[in-house]
Amino acid sequence: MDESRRNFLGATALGLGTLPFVSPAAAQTTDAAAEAAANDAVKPSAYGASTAGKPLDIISLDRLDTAVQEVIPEAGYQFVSGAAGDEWTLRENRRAFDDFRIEPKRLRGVSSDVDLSIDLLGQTLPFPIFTAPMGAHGMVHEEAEVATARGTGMAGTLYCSSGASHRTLEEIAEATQGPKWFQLYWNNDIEVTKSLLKRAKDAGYSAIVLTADALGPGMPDDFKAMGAPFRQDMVFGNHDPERGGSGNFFDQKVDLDLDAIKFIKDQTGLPVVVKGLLRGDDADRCIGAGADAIQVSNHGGRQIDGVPASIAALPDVAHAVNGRVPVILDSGVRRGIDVIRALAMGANAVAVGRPVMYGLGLGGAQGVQSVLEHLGQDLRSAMLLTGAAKLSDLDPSYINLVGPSAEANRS
Ligand SMILES: Cc1cc2nc3c(=O)[nH]c(=O)nc-3n(C[C@H](O)[C@H](O)[C@H](O)COP(=O)(O)O)c2cc1C
Ligand SMILES: O=C(O)C(=O)c1ccccc1
Repeated sequence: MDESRRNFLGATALGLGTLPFVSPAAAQTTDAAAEAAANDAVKPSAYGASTAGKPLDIISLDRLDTAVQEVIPEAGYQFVSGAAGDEWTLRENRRAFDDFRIEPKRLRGVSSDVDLSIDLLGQTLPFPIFTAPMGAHGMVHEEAEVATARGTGMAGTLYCSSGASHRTLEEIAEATQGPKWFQLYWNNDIEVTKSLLKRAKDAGYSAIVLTADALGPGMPDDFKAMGAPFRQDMVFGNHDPERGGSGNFFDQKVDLDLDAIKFIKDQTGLPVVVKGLLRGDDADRCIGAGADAIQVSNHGGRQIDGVPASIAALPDVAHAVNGRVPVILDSGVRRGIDVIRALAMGANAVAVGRPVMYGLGLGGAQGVQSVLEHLGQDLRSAMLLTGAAKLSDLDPSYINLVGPSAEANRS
C-alpha cells in the first residue's frame, strides 16, 4: 500500500485532534467475535470486523441493533450506533414519528400488488427506499462499501456512496448493478474536489449529493471514550492518490455557500441533491441556486444535538419546496409506517442509515439486501392496512399531526 495514502488523518483542520488508530495486532478480538469464529458464516479478522455473508431472517430492523453487537467490534458498534452530544436528537428521530398519527381509510378496494416503484431523478427504484451515504464501512465488515453497494444493487435500489468511504468510488461503482449517487465532502484543495467530481462522473454515478450539515465524522461520547479507534489498515478510498497528503474527508471545507451547487453542476452536468436541511427557507434558497432535490436530514443525530427530528422538520420543508423538486427524508426510518408518514407529508423517498450497516455486519451483501427488502415488504403491508392504493394517494389527509411536531409546525 502506498504509504502516503495511509496518512489520511494528517489534516486536523476541524480541530478533531489526532484520531488514534487501532493496529490490527494490538486490537483484541472480542469475546463475541471469538465465539462467532466457531460459526462458519462469520470469520472475524484480527480486528474483528465481520466477514459474514448470508441472508437475514428479519423480525424488525430495531432488533438488528442487539444482534449486530455479537459480530462486530465494540468500536465499530459505538461509532455507528451513537450520535452527537446527549443523543437527544437521535432519540427524537424515533419519537417524533409518533406525532404523525395514521388515519387509515377502509373498504377502498386496495390490492396487495400495490406498485411501490418510483422514479427519482430519472432512475427507477423498486420501492421509495434507498441506502443513505455512510462512511467507514470497514469498521463493520471486511468487504466494506463494496458489499453494501452490491447488496443494495441486489435489492434493486439506489446506493448513495459516501465521500468518506473506505473503498474507492470506482470499486464501489463496479460493485452495484443498481442506480448510484456520489456524496461529496468538499475538499479544501479545489483540485481534489474537481478530481473527485470527475472521477464520480466517469464511474457512472448519476447524481452528486452535497452534504451541508457535517463538520467531521460522528463522534459519539462512547466512541470518544474508547479513544476513537479508527482502523489503521483502512484507507479512506476517495482520497486522490495523485495528490498525496491528507485524505479527502479530513481536509473538508466547511464554509461552503450556495455557489457550491452551481459549481458541481458546471463541473459534472449531473443533478445535485442537497442533504442535511431542516428548514423551509434553506430549501427555497437551494432550489433557487439550482438544487435538483432536497434531502431533509439531521445526519442521524450525529452532527449537532438539539435539532428537531427530520420527520418533524419535513412539513415546513415540503411546504416551501411545493413540488418543485423531489424531497428525500432520512434519520430514524425503521418501519413501513415511517415511510408512509414521510411520503404522506411530502417526501418522495426515504434513505436508511444504521440498519443497513447492521445488515452489512450480520450478513454482508446479502444482509444489506435483506434489510432493504424487509423494509420494502413492511411498506407493502403498511400500504394495505392504511388503505392507500398507490404511493401518489398518500397525502396529509392520512395523517393527524399531534404533540410537539404539531406545535412546531403551527404557523
Ligand atoms: C456510521 C455512519 C456514517 C455516516 N457517514 C455519512 C457520510 O459519510 N456522509 C453523509 O452525508 N452522511 C453520513 N451519515 C448520515 C447518513 O447519511 C444518514 O443521514 C443517517 O444515518 C440517517 O439516519 P439513520 O441512521 O437513523 O437511518 C452517516 C451515518 C452513519 C450512521
Ligand atoms: O460519521 C459520520 O456521520 C460521517 O459523516 C463520517 C465522516 C467521515 C468518516 C466516517 C463517517
